[in-house]
Amino acid sequence: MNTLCLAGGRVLRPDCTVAAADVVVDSDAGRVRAVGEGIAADYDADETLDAEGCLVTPGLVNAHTHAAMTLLRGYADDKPLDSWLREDIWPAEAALEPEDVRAGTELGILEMIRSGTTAFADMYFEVPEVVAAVERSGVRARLGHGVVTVAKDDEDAAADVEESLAVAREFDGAADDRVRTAFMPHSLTTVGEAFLREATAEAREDGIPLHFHANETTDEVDPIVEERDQRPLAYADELGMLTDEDFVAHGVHVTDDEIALLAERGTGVIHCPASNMKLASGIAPVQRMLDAGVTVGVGTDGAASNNDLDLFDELRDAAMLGKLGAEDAAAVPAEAAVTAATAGSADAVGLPGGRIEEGAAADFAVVDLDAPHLAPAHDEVSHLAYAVRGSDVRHTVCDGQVLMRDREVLTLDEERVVETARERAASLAERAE
Ligand SMILES: CSC[C@H]1O[C@@H](n2cnc3c(O)ncnc32)[C@H](O)[C@@H]1O
Ligand SMILES: [Zn+2]
Repeated sequence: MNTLCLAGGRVLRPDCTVAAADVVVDSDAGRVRAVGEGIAADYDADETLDAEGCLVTPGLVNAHTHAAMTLLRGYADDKPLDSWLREDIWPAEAALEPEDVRAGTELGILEMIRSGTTAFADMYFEVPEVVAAVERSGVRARLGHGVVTVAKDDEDAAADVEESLAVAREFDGAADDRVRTAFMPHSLTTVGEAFLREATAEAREDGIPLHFHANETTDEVDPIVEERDQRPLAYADELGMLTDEDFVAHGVHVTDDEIALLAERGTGVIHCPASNMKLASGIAPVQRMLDAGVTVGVGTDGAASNNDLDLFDELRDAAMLGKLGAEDAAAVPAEAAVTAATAGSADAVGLPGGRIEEGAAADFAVVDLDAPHLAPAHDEVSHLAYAVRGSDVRHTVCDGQVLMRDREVLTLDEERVVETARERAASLAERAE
């Protein structure tokens, strides 16, 4: 058995307390063997990570993104969702080639590893390229092909739906089981009712979960209500799209009845505060969802609407915006934001991780607290929510493997990834003109 030890640090426990402890990992199994003060000496570790002066946290889980959109970072800003997608993003994405998705995804994963994210949920195109990037980089992911049927003829629309189901079947369990999949219709307004109904039934037969954008803007919600005299999530429920395996992105404009429905069905909601602010979509009622018992995770959404993939940034936004939205400084406190970005996200997307305890997945971010903006450290959980930046992460571990050691990413060639992404982004922009 190969043993990895994270020695000399303080550890964030599942109950959000912090204690001095070493973490001993069975790196072959990718599991935590033991957590305890001074236990490193009891194990003859093959590899040790110095965590002195550091806080060992569960690896963060970016529960909703489009990683390859790093290529479109800064491509189009300062517009609301609908015109941003229609006028800028979708025309650019129409020119995407598989190599672009590979390059953009590797850049996204590099950024995530550097900022302590060990798992992500991704909805995009050219999924085999995304799988290959996950395989090479060592992170975990729930992946899917995003379906849009509007403005397509029936044959093309059916092919898009079939691709999403086929990809979900083919790649589940890839990369030593670090890849899980889902059927991913883009949203309730961009995929037609018959397609949603039939494909959801097919997905259920094969035990494939669903992930889709829901209740993001009033422009998306209002037409559904007008056409159907029904709230969007009631419509989704009628189509069988809300189970405890499924998770929706955004949930900004949700009524109390919709929140109760999400809680009853066990469907996760992924809060994307930066994207919601940048596109002026609105403020999700996060504290009300938590109060109702909804599993809430945190996501960056794509880098074109954020504009980074730093989940520490995001969890701070979640805490801040949660207070503003509730007009209550006690709403979305530090513990709630940190839990949402770790255990909440992992549970919502159905990936292991999010907790440091014996037997849990060995996914960690080791945060160096020795920086001026982190002094003094009265309360480490407060720091995680309000003061830590992604660049404070010193080591990143996923599935018992060290992905970044002393700020050097070991699984990706950083220079090559950044250079390739720059080249692909430039040529994509030219092709999209
Ligand atoms: C069909 S693959 C995913 C699709 O989603 C687009 N997208 C990016 N950000 C958002 C968002 O905030 N709401 C809805 N859709 C979004 C992305 O550009 C892809 O086309
Ligand atoms: Zn999205």
